[in-house]
Amino acid sequence: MIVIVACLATLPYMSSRQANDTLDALKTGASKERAYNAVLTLLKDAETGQRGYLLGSDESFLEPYKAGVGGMPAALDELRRLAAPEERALVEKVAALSEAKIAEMAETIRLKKSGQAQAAVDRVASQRGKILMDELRVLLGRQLGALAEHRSQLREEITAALRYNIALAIGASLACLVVIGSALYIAARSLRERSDAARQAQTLAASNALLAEQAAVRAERLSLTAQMLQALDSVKSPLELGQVLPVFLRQLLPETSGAVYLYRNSRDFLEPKAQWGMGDTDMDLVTPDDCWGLRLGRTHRAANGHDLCCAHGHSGSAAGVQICVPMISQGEVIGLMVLHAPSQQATGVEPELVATVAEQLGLAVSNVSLRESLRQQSTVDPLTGMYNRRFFDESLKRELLRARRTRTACAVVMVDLDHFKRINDTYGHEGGDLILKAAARVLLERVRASDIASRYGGEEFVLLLPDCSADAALKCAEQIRHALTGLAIPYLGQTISVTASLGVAAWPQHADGEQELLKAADLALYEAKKSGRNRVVAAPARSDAASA
Ligand SMILES: Nc1nc2c(ncn2[C@@H]2O[C@H](COP(=O)(O)OP(=O)(O)OP(=O)(O)O)[C@@H](O)[C@H]2O)c(=O)[nH]1
Repeated sequence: MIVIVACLATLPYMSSRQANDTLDALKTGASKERAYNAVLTLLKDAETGQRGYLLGSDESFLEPYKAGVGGMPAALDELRRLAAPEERALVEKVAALSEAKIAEMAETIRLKKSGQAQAAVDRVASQRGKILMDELRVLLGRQLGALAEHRSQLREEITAALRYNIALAIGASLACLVVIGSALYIAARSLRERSDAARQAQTLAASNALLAEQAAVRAERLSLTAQMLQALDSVKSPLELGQVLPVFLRQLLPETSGAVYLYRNSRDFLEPKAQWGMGDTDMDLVTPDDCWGLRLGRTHRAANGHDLCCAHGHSGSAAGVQICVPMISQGEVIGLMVLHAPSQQATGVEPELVATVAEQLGLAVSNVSLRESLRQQSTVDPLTGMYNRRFFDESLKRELLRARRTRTACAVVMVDLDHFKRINDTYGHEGGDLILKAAARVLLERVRASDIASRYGGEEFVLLLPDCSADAALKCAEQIRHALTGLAIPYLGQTISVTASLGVAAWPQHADGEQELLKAADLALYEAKKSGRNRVVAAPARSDAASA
């Protein structure tokens, strides 16, 4: 583009240089004309002075002659200086003729001055001077004519060149304007495109940053959800939910407080199982009718004081929002998640997030309940609600290890209802079951929370009493025997009563390992049966007894 503009700008300059050359030629031509005219004029002046002197004899008439002759050398030099090489011969001819003319005039003046006036007149009359002058006139006239013609040609040329130059200058200027305009347009468009591209890049960078931020938040939430689900997988009972859930829900739903409620088995109430962000506030039970979320069967959001608010109340600020999300598992509503937040825009109440958390919680909580019921089935005797034999055996191993480690005593009490076959035979299996359940209640009531009371099989029970000496176990067994004896179970208009025989053995007095301990208690029980039933018998001391 710059090259094009430079070329266009050069065109008028080149053209004007041509015009200048023509102008110079014109000037030189004019100088030559002046020089030829000067030679002619000087000769004419000299001739006029010569004639005046010859006619009048007054020396003052010679002034023009002298001036003409005196100016000639300079005029001829000027002609020589201006002459082009091809003109030099002509100039020398003019100079020779001029000098001959001047010499002729000088001769006539000399003759006159020397008193030979007639000779001078005769010499003039001979027309030698006139011939020279005529020749000079013809020569100079021809040259001046040629110069005039050349001058007129040059004038035409220079006029045409000037017109061309003006047109060229205008054209080049217009072309330059077009080129520069185009360049400016292209530059402006490119600048606009670049600034548009920069703006787009900026917008793209901003939206990328936002997406990255959102992705990081999502990843963080996913990781927290995964950690929560992993922790919930290890939760053993619904009770533990209260410890695990707040830890994660506080982070997952950061600007909220809330609680998780689960249906009781009776499904008449929902009990609070976990809460976060509420301090130590005691949570009330919720009835299904109290909650619009449960009644509508979907998430219910209510701006406090404006929308349809639930009767189970809220603990958020007056300007806040309460969200009730039913927790569903396998098509059944198993609980309720209630959230409180300062506003609808608070972090942690995004509908998608709340729905996901409630959905995951529903599944996890239902898994916890399932595991709890499986665990119960595998560890609890369904008739009496006592631990079963397997759970007892595992507990015995664990407690004996602990007793050895802490060097504390550990006792086992075998309980066998007396003549139970007879009870069954008399009152039927149902009557027998009633007695089994009543006996179980007695046992459960008489032992500490840390003790394990289990149904060992049939009408036989076994108690594991950690940190309990043989004497203390004997006392406990005696109280149990007494309480069992006092049982009077009404059944079909009759009253069923029962007695029991109990065998007591303790570590380390009576046995070393768990099997020996059980065997010792069993033998003591056998001894109790053998010696008349309804009594407590302690195992005999080990022959190799070690002290605890
Ligand atoms: N109703 C009922 N009876 C059971 C259950 N398990 C075992 N029994 C009965 O308990 C009785 C146990 O009888 P036995 O082992 O002969 O002992 P006992 O009749 O109690 O006699 P002693 O132990 O010697 O005093 C059997 O009749 C069993 O059928 C149960 O779950 N329910």
